[in-house]
Amino acid sequence: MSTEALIKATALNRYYGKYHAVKDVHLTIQKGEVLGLLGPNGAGKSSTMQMLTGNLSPSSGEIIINGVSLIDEPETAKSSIGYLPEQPPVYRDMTPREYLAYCAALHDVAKAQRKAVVDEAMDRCGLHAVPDQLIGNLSKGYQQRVGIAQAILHKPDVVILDEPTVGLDPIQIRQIRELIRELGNDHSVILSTHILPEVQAVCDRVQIIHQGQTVFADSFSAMAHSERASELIVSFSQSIDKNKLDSIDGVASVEALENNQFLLKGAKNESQQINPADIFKLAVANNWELTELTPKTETLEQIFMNLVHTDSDVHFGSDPDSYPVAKAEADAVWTNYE
Ligand SMILES: Nc1ncnc2c1ncn2[C@@H]1O[C@H](COP(=O)(O)OP(=O)(O)OP(=O)(O)O)[C@@H](O)[C@H]1O
Repeated sequence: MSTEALIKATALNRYYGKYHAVKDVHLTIQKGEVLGLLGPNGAGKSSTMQMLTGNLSPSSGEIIINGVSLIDEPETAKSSIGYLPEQPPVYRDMTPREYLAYCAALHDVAKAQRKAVVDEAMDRCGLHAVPDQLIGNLSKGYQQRVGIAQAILHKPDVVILDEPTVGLDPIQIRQIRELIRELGNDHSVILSTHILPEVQAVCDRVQIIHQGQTVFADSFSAMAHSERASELIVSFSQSIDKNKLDSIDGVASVEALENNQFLLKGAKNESQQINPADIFKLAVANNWELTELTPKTETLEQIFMNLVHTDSDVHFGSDPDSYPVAKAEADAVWTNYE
């Protein structure tokens, strides 16, 4: 099986004047992956996506799409990509059917196939209720669906969606996320967002961008694991000498909790993380009865904050999946939406 990446971007840089907005970003996406590009506003997500889609030229770096250089053969490379920019590129005075037929023509879909292609895209994006209404009269959620339909119309290998749920209400957000998850069955997807639960809900892998740089790129399980190892909770059946815990290799701080329980924080440097075996050894050497040794469970938002060190506008608490909207109610709203 070929493991060649569908997109391989190497050492991407982008300057706006003297401002270095994207700094040495590397990014790959494999077949069948949904990758979340996560970062606060201004992190460089849109600039990165515009470069990946050939809408913005990199100041330096290389982008290979399906084995084709985007710089050398832009037309061929771009044919493998569907793109929904942050502002959906829809014409408000056209209907979804007219607009998508126009997009199909732009994508060089043969005239005889356009109707079938448009019908399929409308069907996949749930536009069957509004095919002949003016786009300008549709809700923002439906307009976003039209934007996504134009991105998948020509059956690209990779669909790139820039902040696809911004400005939508909670029910629309949930529906668009569901649609993106479905797209992941047939396309590789790169999704940019500043909403943490969005990547958790939709993506297999996350790449966190902060101040133009990648600060983390891995699967969620690896992300959780890498940080959990740096904090441990330990408890003893009797009072112990806290200073001895302090002296364990890799321990940056020790916080006394309650009932002889302590929180040990490791140094940020991974090579200096706390080795649980050292705690066992210390307990045995001092004849302390160790009753608990647990990695401290951090939420993904704490992990993100540790990586990005910002009290920025990344949204943590507005996950519509956690809203108490009964499914029947949501379905009713969905049905009656337009
Ligand atoms: N055309 C431009 N000229 C000058 N600066 C720009 C331009 N486009 C973006 N920037 C700056 O580059 C940085 C990265 O912007 P970008 O839009 O890529 O970030 P982002 O992560 O997508 O943020 P947002 O979520 O707000 O769109 C920001 O500081 C932005 O102000």
